[in-house]
Amino acid sequence: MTGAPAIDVQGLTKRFGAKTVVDGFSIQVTRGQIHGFLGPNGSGKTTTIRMLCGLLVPDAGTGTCLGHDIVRESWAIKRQVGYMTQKFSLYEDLTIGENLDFVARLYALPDRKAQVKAALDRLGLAHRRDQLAGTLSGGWKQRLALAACILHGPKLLLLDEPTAGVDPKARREFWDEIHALAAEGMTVLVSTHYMDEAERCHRIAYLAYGKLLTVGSVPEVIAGAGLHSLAAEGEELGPVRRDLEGKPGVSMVAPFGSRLHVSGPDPVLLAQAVDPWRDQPGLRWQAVEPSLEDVFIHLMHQSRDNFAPGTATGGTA
Ligand SMILES: Nc1ncnc2c1ncn2[C@@H]1O[C@H](COP(=O)(O)OP(=O)(O)OP(=O)(O)O)[C@@H](O)[C@H]1O
Repeated sequence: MTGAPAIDVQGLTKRFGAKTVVDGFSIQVTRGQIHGFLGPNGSGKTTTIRMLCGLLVPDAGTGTCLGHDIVRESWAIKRQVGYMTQKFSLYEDLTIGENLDFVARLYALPDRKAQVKAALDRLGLAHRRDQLAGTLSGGWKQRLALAACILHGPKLLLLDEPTAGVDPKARREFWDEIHALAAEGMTVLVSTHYMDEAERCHRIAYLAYGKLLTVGSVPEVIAGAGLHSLAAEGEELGPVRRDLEGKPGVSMVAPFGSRLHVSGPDPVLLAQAVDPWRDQPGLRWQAVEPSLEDVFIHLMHQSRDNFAPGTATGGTA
């Protein structure tokens, strides 16, 4: 069993009314890996996570999570998964210690007090155990939520945007803890909109409009996109940007401080688009490796918005 993937699903599909919000999703996630889950708002990440842990029944598709059938054995999956939802869902008028004790009772954990203490110590929460959850900052709330998720000793963590709105230091500490858990054998599927977090994952998957567009390690995803990028550096980038946006061969123009990234799938067409600006005084051009963000925006532009009204599967939302 140890060699089997933690998640192995094929063709997962979910419809809400006329709208197909997850469309033929397949993925394998190796045990002990941190797998990032990225995509624009409303692309179906949460819906997929909820199908994986048995909270939603797919309309089509098959597969296993921790070796259990996602439809027939959802009860067995739920006991072995820690699911951190987007919204803080603990009691704000209970203390940290009381919240964890409550969760431990829900799971009917034997040796409850020792388990709560271990979680408090692990997440650095012991000195705050008597503080009301409602008075915690965003970063500490997320730590508490993570403590509650790991209390029952799950094998898989499903984390839905766990660090949204959390400051960079707290995010880094949270991710250090995720890596420590993975090093101990925990599998983690984590959705995020942050590129730096994507780069901390062993592998990433990118979903847009319900369809999985790419999956792999960060270098594999960047290489697989077949995108080429040029960067211009200079003072007067506004006119360059306005001219290049929408030009044939240019899929994306994005300012990064005093640099402008210009990307496209065909290097010849990209060069032709940029040529009129090559010898512009004060502008320096160089070829650069596309960033993960360049690749994601490119993929998003390429994929059809099947959620839009008027498309085959599109609804009215
Ligand atoms: N219970 C539901 N009934 C109807 N539509 C739903 C339901 N749950 C989700 N949706 C729709 O399904 C689509 C996908 O939503 P989902 O929350 O899975 O996306 P997401 O990628 O997690 O988005 P975000 O990054 O904003 O959290 C959205 O258009 C959403 O409005």
